Amino acid sequence: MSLALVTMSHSPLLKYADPPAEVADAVQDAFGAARAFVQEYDPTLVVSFAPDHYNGFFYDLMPPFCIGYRAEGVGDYGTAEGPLDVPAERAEELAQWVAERDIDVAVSRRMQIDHGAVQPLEVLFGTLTAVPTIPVFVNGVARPFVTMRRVRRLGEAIGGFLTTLRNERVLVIGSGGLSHDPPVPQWATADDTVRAMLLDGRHPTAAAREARQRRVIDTGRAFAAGTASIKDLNPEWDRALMTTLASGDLSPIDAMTPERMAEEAGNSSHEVRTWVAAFAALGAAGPYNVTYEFYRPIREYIAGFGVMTARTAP
Ligand SMILES: O=C(O)/C=C/c1cccc(O)c1O
Ligand SMILES: [Fe+2]
Repeated sequence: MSLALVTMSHSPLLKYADPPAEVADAVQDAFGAARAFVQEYDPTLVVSFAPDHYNGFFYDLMPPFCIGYRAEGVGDYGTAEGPLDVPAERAEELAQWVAERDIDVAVSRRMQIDHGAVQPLEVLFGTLTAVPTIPVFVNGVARPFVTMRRVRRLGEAIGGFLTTLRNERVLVIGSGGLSHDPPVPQWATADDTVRAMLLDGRHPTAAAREARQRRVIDTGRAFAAGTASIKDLNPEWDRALMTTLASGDLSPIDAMTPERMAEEAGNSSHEVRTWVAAFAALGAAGPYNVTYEFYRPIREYIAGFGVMTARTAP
């Protein structure tokens, strides 16, 4: 049983920033390469590992992982709103399988997903319903963070389940990262108003959403101009991680700690957990080959921007 993988950075600023044309074109070319890979593979099922940015998951109940039995996009940053086509019975079987492998996952029959999960689906398929999709939330912004070993083991467990689906062509997606430090609020440094949003900010008013997004858009502009106070991108860190993921031996990733990740690659570098889970899932089907790699540090998008595609080796 073979599997295929696409991992990609996301950025809500894709539609709101104006990098040099050569940079924007290079990103669109990378998306085109990933799209061509997916079209050729023609998946019948997608498992999408993605973080959330306090649009669907809040501190009133923040799990490290959650499998969605139903899900809908919230429409932040102009991304698609509305339901995914989630094969609920498959998702339930997956959650049971993972639980039996000693990984504790939350489940949701009403998952709300934001640009982190929606953007790759839009880039690869154009819509949220083109291919049945099981969304898997992997916390990448809200402390505390489980160990990277745990993330790898989640991916391995999910990949083990996927290898049993003889009649499916499964694509796993990992969305997020790489090094980046956008102004996503944190509990420790938030004031009371922001803490109220972090606690339970579901269904914000249009004005509240606009204010949040404006802050990120303005930070992206300042970052590109060299005047923002956020942590810089770290291309060496990004490239080293991509090399490890491509190697097929993910064990060095177990040693990564949240503290060092934040220090070296910014507070949202924890989103690379989705890439680790996706590669671990792919590896559960046996050795794999990376078929495409793209990387650029892009300040206008506040992202060490990477795209990788890979497939189980023939
Ligand atoms: O506004 C947010 O919540 C997130 C912004 C952001 C910016 C750049 C890269 C990312 O991965 C983000 O989630
Ligand atoms: Fe993000």
